[in-house]
Amino acid sequence: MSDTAVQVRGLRRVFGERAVLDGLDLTIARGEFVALLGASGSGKTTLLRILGALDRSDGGEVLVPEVRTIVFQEPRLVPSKRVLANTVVAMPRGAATRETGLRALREVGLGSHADAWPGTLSGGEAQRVALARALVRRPELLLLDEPFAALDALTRLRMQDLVGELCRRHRPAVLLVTHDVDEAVRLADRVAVLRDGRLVTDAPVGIDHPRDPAHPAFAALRRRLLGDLGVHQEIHRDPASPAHETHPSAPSPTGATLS
Ligand SMILES: Nc1ncnc2c1ncn2[C@@H]1O[C@H](COP(=O)(O)OP(=O)(O)OP(=O)(O)O)[C@@H](O)[C@H]1O
Repeated sequence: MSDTAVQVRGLRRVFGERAVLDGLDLTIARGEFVALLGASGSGKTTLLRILGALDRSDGGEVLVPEVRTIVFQEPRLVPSKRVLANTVVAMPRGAATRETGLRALREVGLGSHADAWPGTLSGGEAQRVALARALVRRPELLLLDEPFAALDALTRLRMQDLVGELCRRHRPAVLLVTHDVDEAVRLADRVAVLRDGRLVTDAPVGIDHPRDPAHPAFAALRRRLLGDLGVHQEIHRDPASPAHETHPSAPSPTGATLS
């Protein structure tokens, strides 16, 4: 069996006159967690959608495993199905048992919500159901498109911990699209930056978990990534003096965020 989960070579995607992806190369090993940063409109979601077979390419080569699942920014639950039924909704008939769904719900801390309706869940709970629905199929590739972006700061940190823990346990290959530099460095084995249709950075993180944003290696990688993203101003991170913030876009509570 190959060690490679995803192999992309020379990928092109053109909208109108603009080649949003233009000769992009990306390899993700089995079990590897890659975070993808890039300015708004740089093509991150386009790449993710192509890997998830939700969009086509206009050239190049894309090799992905068969079992791949996606978590979007919004949970996209079926309102007329209870939580348990939502969790197993995409599974093959025979595999969609109550026990399989319950196990996945317990993993995301929602074992007691199996019979609840989606409309009664908080945003964080609904997103955890979406995560359970994605993981229950035991994907070889998990595609995460800004899955924490709509959550409040505390819920976001908890979700990041949960996703990190579950991915380390189940070891799917992961591509996480995010605007949050700290989120990328906290979670990923490698962080890539997309600019002008290609990956201009592919940086291994190499810091033990749990990762402390105050760790010098964390701070150094944050600086490098912000530089690669074209953000050159120093960020003052002292929460007691927000007036010192000089970053052009406000950082998220978990770190520096691009807009
Ligand atoms: N179906 C489409 N038709 C035309 N243009 C599109 C289509 N999908 C995406 N685009 C354009 O491609 C560019 C890249 O979009 P994409 O959503 O991939 O960027 P992104 O990096 O994910 O942005 P953001 O961080 O703001 O979500 C944008 O300019 C977008 O308008």
